[in-house]
Amino acid sequence: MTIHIGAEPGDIAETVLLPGDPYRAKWAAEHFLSDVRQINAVRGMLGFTGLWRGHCVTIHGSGMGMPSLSIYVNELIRDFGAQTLIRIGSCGAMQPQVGLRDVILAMTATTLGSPSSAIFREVNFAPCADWSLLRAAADAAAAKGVPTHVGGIYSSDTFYDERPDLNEQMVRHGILGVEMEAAELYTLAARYGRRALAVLTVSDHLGTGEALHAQHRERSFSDMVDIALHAAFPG
Ligand SMILES: O=P(O)(O)O[C@H]1O[C@H](CO)[C@@H](O)[C@H]1O
Ligand SMILES: O=c1cc[nH]c(=O)[nH]1
Repeated sequence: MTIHIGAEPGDIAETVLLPGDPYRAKWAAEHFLSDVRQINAVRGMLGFTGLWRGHCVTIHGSGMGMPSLSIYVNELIRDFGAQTLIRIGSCGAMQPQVGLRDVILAMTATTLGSPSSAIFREVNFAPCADWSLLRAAADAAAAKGVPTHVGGIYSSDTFYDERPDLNEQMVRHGILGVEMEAAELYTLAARYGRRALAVLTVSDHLGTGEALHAQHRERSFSDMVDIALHAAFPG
């Protein structure tokens, strides 16, 4: 049991899926896992452990933003031994070829600053995905026929952005989408020698202003969870 995760040793699997939304964790656990048990509810941050095709998997909320994710991922790695961490999140599309409900596999995650920035001092560290997970996720997405884009994303600290010029530079440099956690996830995985990937579903488009209604998201979120599970356990 840690400060933020009320689980016992052994309650958490080596493979952890991390949605920002704790209720997405509940939904994904109920739809994809068998023999599910809730292993955390501290501060309402829900976590569940169960089986997917015989493999033990934990699905745990990370909260919104890198400071929140940093707390859970530090504890999952350092106290519970998580080895493979896959974010399953929503994002805003930044390129015209990326459509609503498309999946983005984040090869890199650019950020202005993360909870880890201070330790890098003047270095602009480049957080990147684990290659084995990225390749397996791309294979799984292709096999399912899900429209998928692989490339760089932007991990922002703000949802309500007062600096539109930043987004303009991201768009100009080919960044596929914006979310709020992957850069810190990738950095922590690198620090502790773990595997990490962000599999994202496009919930809105910054260029067109389109947005999915919450009730319409389930099917596309299913694809994202399925791809993440196949990436963790290929073959
Ligand atoms: O849908 P989730 O996984 O929460 O991800 C995105 O949604 C939240 C903002 O609404 C941020 O956490 C952002 O990264
Ligand atoms: O962080 C996020 C998530 C979804 N859509 C956005 O525009 N930003």
